[in-house]
Amino acid sequence: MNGADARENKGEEDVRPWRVAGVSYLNTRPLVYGFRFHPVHRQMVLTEDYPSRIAKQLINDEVDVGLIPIAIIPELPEAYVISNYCIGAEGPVASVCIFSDVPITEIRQLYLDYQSRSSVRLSRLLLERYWQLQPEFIAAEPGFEDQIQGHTAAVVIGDRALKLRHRHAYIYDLAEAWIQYSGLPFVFAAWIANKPLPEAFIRAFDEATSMGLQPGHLDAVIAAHPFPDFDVRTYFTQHISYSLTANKRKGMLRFLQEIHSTTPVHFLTDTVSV
Ligand SMILES: C=C(O[C@@H]1C=C(C(=O)O)C=C[C@H]1O)C(=O)O
Repeated sequence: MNGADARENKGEEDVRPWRVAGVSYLNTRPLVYGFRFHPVHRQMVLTEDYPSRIAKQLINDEVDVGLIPIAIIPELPEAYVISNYCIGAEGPVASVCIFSDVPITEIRQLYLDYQSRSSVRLSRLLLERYWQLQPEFIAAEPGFEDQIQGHTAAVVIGDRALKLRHRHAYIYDLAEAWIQYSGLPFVFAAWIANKPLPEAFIRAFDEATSMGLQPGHLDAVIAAHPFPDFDVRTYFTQHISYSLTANKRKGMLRFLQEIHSTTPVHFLTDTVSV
């Protein structure tokens, strides 16, 4: 690089590799697909884990941005949403459910998935305000899915939930219940940073997260991720709803109000204080 280039670059935005955390579930494949092709990958390092872990990483500033459960927004001083794509639902989501052998009114104990933050908060809220029931909530540990029997049920999310769908007599879909309760879609996770990031990076990041959702690319994502327990195309196109539309923002803000969040949320175009 010659002297003139160095001077020019000095005035440019920070291009250090940003630490990005994705969710290690099937539903995230379309959102991370573009990182392989888009030049933004040179400005970032991607790691993947389950949602409650990446939530902790963002709170502890071990990552700069992640596909973060929105229920942890109250634990951040500020939240910066840097993509118009999210993990949301406008109807039954299929992969966030209460699995039970008895009707919901007969559940006495409910295991809450240790991998989740949004869905466990949502299930507590809906049991109290929508179903008006008071089961005992139990913080689950790995392997808890095997404890579902009799009056003991469980909230399970992600790929493990898709695999459980034929094993229990009753399935209560939490996105569907939220929509019944609020009249609004639900957002489980969004790409949230804990600090302001350079505008050029955000623009590129938003573009990259949209790539896997384009029809030709979506076919490639589906072909690359066979999943015997559930039809992947149906899951990506009819259950998960990826676009962070105005109505999803409404649903997100309604949920944040219900959990008493006071954290300002900066969207790509404006800032909202709940
Ligand atoms: C719809 C889902 O959304 C997930 C649910 C989350 C949560 O409950 O905290 C977080 C991230 C999302 O990936 C799912 O994984 O099944």
